[in-house]
This record gives sequence, structure tokens and C-alpha cells, in this order.
Amino acid sequence: MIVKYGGNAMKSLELRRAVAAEIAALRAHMPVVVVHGGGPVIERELAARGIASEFRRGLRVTSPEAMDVVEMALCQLNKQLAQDIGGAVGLMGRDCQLLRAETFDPELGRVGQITGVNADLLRTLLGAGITPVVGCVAVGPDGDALNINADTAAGAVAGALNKGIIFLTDVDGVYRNYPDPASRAKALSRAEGEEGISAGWIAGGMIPKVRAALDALDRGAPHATIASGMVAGVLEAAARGEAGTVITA
Ligand SMILES: Nc1ncnc2c1ncn2[C@@H]1O[C@H](COP(=O)(O)OP(=O)(O)O)[C@@H](O)[C@H]1O
Ligand SMILES: CC(=O)N[C@@H](CCC(=O)OP(=O)(O)O)C(=O)O
Repeated sequence: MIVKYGGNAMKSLELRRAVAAEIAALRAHMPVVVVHGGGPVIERELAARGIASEFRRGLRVTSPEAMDVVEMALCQLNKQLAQDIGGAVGLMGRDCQLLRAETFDPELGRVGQITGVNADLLRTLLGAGITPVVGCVAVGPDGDALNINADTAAGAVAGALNKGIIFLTDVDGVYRNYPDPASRAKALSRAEGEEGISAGWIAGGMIPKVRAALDALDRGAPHATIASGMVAGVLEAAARGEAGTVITA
């Protein structure tokens, strides 16, 4: 199972440690690869250096200067998460070309789209009983770092390994009438997802998540679920198909 863990569900140390414990518990049932973001941590580090944040279509416009800060912030978080989970090794996309990417929109600067995943490295670690924890910075053709939305990176990893994926976030799925939690969709088809994005009831950070879930299915992942990282027990329930929103192709 691939678990994508986003910045909004790791806002406090307690929450981060609780999710790490859930991931460690899931690992007793199945091999797990963690792919993480860290939007709020990046935000804080950029602000501390007086670098303004700008997003286009949910992606951070990333100057070379901002890229250095993104990589530094995510590297530190990567090591903390691997330590919290235990039996884990923290990696970034530069390690053994784990995530390869190329730029695709000059307006976004050093933001990449994934062109390759070193799935053999992940399989080797899993085969040795080690949990890979992957930060969402990729290596570009020039050998420099590229910033990847963490949902996108996680979807590409799930596709490359042909494994299911759970996106843990700060809401318990996709709401048809956001922010009413009673409107959570138990399942959401591709057509409904596209309709929600164009009609605007799927917005903000939920757009790359739904897109990444569909992309993961396209790339060969058998299932994709969006669920809450804020509530104990949800990860294992989602792994059984009993929580969150299941995205269907
Ligand atoms: N239809 C919707 N259902 C649920 N959440 C939505 C919806 N539309 C927009 N959102 C927003 O998407 C957010 C989750 O995305 P994001 O903040 O990027 O999370 P993460 O940091 O976990 O990647 C929710 O907190 C919510 O504000
Ligand atoms: C290109 C782009 O937008 N990259 C993201 C990477 C981190 C991320 O996606 O973190 P969450 O999962 O916490 O949102 C960023 O710079 O914020």
C-alpha cells in the first residue's frame, strides 16, 4: 500500500506521531511505502526568509531560491517522519534517481512532472523489510531538484508499483457539498470527479488529490482512496475499503 501523507494532517507533533503509529500498525498487515508533502512547513520556512508564496492551479510557483528552501524543509521532515515510523528509511527523489521529472510550464519555474520512478529501489527496500519514506522532490534532467506536488508524486509511485494508494488528509473524503461532512461521497467516479472540478465543488488542494488518484488508477494502481489522517483507526479502515472516498476509474 502507498500512503500519501500531507502537510495539513501533520500540523502538530502529536498528530504527526499518531499518524506515524497508524502507519507502523498498517505495516503489520501489508508492506507500506509512505510519500509525503509538507506544505505548511514549506510555507513557514519561505515566510521566515521573506519569500512570498504564489500558487497556480494548486501548484507552488518555485524559483531556484524557493526550491532550495522547499528541499531543505522537506529533507528535515523526511528524516523526522522516518524516525517516527521506525524501521524506515527516508529518501528524496534525488536518491538513486528515485523520482525523475522534467519541467513542463515555464510559469511555474522549478516544478516538475514525473517521468520515471525507480520502483526497483522501493521493491529492494520492501524486500528487506524496510519502509521507504519518500519526500516529493525529484531530480531533473540537468541533475537539479524539481518541486513535485506530493499527491502527484504519490500517485506516480502507486502506479509504478501497481499498488493501491490512500491519500491521508485533513478531511474524511470528498464532500459533494463542502464543507458539510455528511455529504461525503463513499465512492466517486472519474466523470463525477471531472464534473466536481469544473463545477467548483471540488476545489483547492482537493483538485490535485482527485487528479492524482485518477492518474494512479491510469498508471496501474488497483485502487485509490482519499481519507482522514486526523482520526485514529481511519487508515486501517480505509485499507479495508471501509472509510473515506474510494475513487473509481
Ligand atoms: N469537495 C471537497 N471535499 C473535501 N475537501 C475539499 C473539497 N473541495 C476542497 N477541499 C479542500 O481540500 C483540502 C485538502 O487538500 P490539502 O489542503 O491540499 O491537503 P493536504 O495537505 O493533506 O494535501 C481540504 O481541507 C478542503 O479545504
Ligand atoms: C509543486 C508544489 O506545489 N509542491 C508542493 C510540495 C509539497 C506538498 O505537496 O505538500 P502537501 O501534500 O502538504 O500539500 C509545495 O511546494 O507545497
